[in-house]
Amino acid sequence: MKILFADDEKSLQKLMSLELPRLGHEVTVCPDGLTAVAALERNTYDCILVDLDMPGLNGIQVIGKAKELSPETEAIVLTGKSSTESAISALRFGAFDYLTKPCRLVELQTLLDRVADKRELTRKYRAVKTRLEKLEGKSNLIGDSTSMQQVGRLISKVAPTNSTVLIRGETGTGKELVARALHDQSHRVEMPFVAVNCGALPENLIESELFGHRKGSFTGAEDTRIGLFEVANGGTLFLDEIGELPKSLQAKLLRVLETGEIRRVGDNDSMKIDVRIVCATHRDVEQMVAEGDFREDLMFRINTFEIHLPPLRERTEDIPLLAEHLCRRFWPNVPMTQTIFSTDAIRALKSHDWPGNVRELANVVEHATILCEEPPIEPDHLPRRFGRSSGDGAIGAGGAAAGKPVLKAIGPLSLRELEMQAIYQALERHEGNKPQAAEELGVSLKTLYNKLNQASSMDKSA
Ligand SMILES: Nc1ncnc2c1ncn2[C@@H]1O[C@H](COP(=O)(O)OP(=O)(O)OP(=O)(O)O)[C@@H](O)[C@H]1O
Repeated sequence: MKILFADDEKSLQKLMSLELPRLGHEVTVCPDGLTAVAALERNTYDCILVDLDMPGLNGIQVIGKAKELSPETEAIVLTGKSSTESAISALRFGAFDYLTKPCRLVELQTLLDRVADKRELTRKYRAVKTRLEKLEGKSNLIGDSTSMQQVGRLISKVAPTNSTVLIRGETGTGKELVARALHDQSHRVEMPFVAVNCGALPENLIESELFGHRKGSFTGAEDTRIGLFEVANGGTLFLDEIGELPKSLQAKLLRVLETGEIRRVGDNDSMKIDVRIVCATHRDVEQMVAEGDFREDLMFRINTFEIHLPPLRERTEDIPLLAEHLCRRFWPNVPMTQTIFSTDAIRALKSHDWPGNVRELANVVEHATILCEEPPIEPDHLPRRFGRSSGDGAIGAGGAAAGKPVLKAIGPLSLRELEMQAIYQALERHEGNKPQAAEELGVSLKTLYNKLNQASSMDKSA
């Protein structure tokens, strides 16, 4: 690290100018506070090491200046008096830690290692955050239709509150995107947004996944682990597919929502947490309550505020904007003025019934960007179920009017297309119930999720 050392003790100045480079750091040594501030004005340091009692400006004033000039610079104070009071006030001023003189070199080394670790973690966190933002894009909900405008209005009303929100809608309608928008528009935006799919977790692990566990609390619990509620502390926890949560967990979730406290598996004490809960489901929760599969008290607790996402077939006017938006994920360099879809291609897209909603559209768009070398995308670039030429009677074929998905195959389909067709048809037959669709398809629920998410993750890796 690049370190600034400021102390009026000559022997220490000499020691540090020798020892800090030996520990692998680059050091600038200053004999007093004023010189230190002058150095801070010229250069940026990773860490400053300052004596509290110096002639001219004292250590706290130097820290204040360092934080003003470069908030990310860490500060360690050296205090000669072993005065906890002055050390505490230094911590209040944003110092990382303090050392009491005379300190041992090994203590200093440990502390500097901690500073370096913190800086590396911050850097990694930034890199991951930037990458995630690039991959996920902003929580940009595309859609100008009346129903999507209403969704946008509801989001901006409820986002700043702490209310639990239930997002309802068919698979692929953008429920997770809405959950992220709620988080992004709330005061929690700088804190974590954690999404968990209640349907994709094995039943015996959900509790520990959500609440964490203590080492040895069950076979396989080799370490103490914090759960997703704790990871999301201060932020938002998105419980996707809440309808799939086993009943035993429903009771526990209800208790957490009512008390604001969680207890790790195997722990006796509970702890307070501050997490905003957003849930989503494609299931008819009222029906599940009537059939005894979902607790009525939990339903009332989570549906304080509901946002309904309309299926894509009911807002076909959003398709051109959405298709273009999704396309630009694959073609980020295409100029904004360029027409991306021909009129015929848009007509073909609009006549489809979209049982897989926006996720299916993303899939189709991806397919088209592979086939099409240069925009605009024509019907020929769409998967075969859209028909290969406009006006041949195959596109749409009354599907939308009949309220049924159009999965008409013209010519041979690729394996992936066939697979997706089978998945969407199964989902349709089971009214979006993924566990039932997975069972019918003979695949695990996890595999079904993976297949459905393939389009999204392909977008992300593009
Ligand atoms: N209005 C929208 N604007 C832009 N992209 C959207 C929109 N709606 C959905 N998407 C995209 O469609 C894909 C599926 O969306 P998302 O995962 O939010 O759906 P979901 O309703 O949560 O699905 P599931 O119920 O299967 O979990 C994502 O890639 C998402 O970015």
